[in-house]
Amino acid sequence: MLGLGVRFVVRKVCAKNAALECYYLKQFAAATQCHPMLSAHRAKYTNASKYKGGKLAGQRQKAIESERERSAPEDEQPSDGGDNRSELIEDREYDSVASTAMHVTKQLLNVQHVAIIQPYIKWGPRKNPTKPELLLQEAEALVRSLPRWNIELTMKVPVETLDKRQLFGTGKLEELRGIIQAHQESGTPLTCVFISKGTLTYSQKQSLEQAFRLPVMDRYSVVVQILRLHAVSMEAKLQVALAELPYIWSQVKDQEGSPKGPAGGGRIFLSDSQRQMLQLRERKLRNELATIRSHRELLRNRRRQKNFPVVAVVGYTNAGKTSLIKALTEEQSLQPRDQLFATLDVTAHAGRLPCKLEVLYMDTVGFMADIPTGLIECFVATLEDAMLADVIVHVQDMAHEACSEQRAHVERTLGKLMHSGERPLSPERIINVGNKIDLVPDPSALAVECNDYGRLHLISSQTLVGVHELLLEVERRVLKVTGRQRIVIRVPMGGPEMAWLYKNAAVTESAADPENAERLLVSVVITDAKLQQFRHLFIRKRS
Ligand SMILES: Nc1nc2c(ncn2[C@@H]2O[C@H](COP(=O)(O)OP(=O)(O)OP(=O)(O)O)[C@@H](O)[C@H]2O)c(=O)[nH]1
Ligand SMILES: [Mg+2]
Repeated sequence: MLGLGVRFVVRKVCAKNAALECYYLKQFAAATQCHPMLSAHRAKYTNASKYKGGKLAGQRQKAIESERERSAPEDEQPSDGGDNRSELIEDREYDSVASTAMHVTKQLLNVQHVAIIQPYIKWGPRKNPTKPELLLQEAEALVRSLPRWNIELTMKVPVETLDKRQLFGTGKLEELRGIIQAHQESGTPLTCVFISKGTLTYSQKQSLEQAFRLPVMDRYSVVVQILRLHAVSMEAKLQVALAELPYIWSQVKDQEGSPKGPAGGGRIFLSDSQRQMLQLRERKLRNELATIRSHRELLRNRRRQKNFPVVAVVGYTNAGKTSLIKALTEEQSLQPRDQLFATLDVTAHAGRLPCKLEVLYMDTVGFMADIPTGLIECFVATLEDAMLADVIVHVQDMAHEACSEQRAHVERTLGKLMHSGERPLSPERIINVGNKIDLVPDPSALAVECNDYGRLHLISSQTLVGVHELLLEVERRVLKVTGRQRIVIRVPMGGPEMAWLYKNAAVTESAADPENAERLLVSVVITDAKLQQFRHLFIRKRS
């Protein structure tokens, strides 16, 4: 600390009679890079329990613990509970309607043998910008996210448009039927066909099911199945339940508009009481979610009062958001999984910046293109917290072929979310991170790209390459955005000042003052407001 003091500290007398002297650190970024403590292993800073603070360790630890008590994990989670909520999740009458309309099932671990058909528009203005191979890869990744679903057959099928009443022309449908039938006779019998299109209309689905003699699912229903599997908290479960309703209603509407009328075989027939049940269910789900969200709002306010800087980690699904938070915080309980939509709850994880300032990292739900708005809308609310964060880390999977399309999709969605939110998306709040560089054959060939939101920080959350540098960048941005500064304050030994600083600022370092044996030199990270308060409480009193 003192080494740092010699080179970078600009001494500034804070009061006329200067019983206390404040040393403001200039050129913070330079200091951060040069400080010997900061160049030590990152682990030291991200796990408070490992810190041993010398003389004042006890005092410091006490302050941290009292802060921890106030920020216990349950504080961050909306309280689950209530029989009403469980009844909404376990509703047999609803389940039978949902399984007819979507072929989703409560038996999430049932084995399925799936044929994936990826339709794509080959020509014309509506041609899909993403290559059909990549679309198919994403469809395969969706199926692989369900533990006992096996891919038996995959096909890419060019179509003129995705909106025709019959998705495939008669000849093509006949050809596909032949392939599926041949497979049924020779290979492992298929149990369902996944058409990788956002939503199939009722009549598209109907004609495909008749041709293939198998249940047909679209992206919406496969994603619902994944979300059901990964929803852990009550909030996420209720959100998934709400996300299912627009799909069921759209199928019912399509069915009513269908020229054959509602009498055909395999139709979703909704009795009046079932319709009422769906309407009532929607109202109840919205009410319960509103209650949970108002609780979340309360927690958010409490967090603001506590003055923890918040860093939200966002990005395309499977980009490595959870892995990055694990690398930054060393929180072992975090479980990254090679599955799409593995994280469905916005959760907060405490970490420490190199300057010892405690921050909260928010893990968020991943983004995905070609997911119907109705499905993702419900989850957008969970991103509210993330959008209010001080700093937003956008994680990108550099090893993914469609990396730039994924980045563009996330940036577009973020832009929209920010537009409707309380806080503008200024470039200084965004840090772009290129993850998984250990999987890139020649990482040095990756140009350090710049876009509207600045430089791309290349890292691997797995091998930890670049993670320490990223942590320094997070620190720089957090201090800038939240108006914090690093200063050194001289305080009397054993006085109330020290305890106050531990409680109200992040104490980085403390050591005996070589010029005065009765005083300590304390390095802190502090907000302007808290510094004023400190002056008011201690300096004026003494002068
Ligand atoms: N090789 C390698 N694999 C990584 C890296 N980062 C993450 N992964 C793997 O990528 C997969 C997805 O990681 P997660 O951290 O769960 O990704 P996520 O963005 O949180 O995913 P969702 O929550 O599903 O949106 C896991 O299998 C991780 O082990 C990395 O830097 N290198
Ligand atoms: Mg995750």
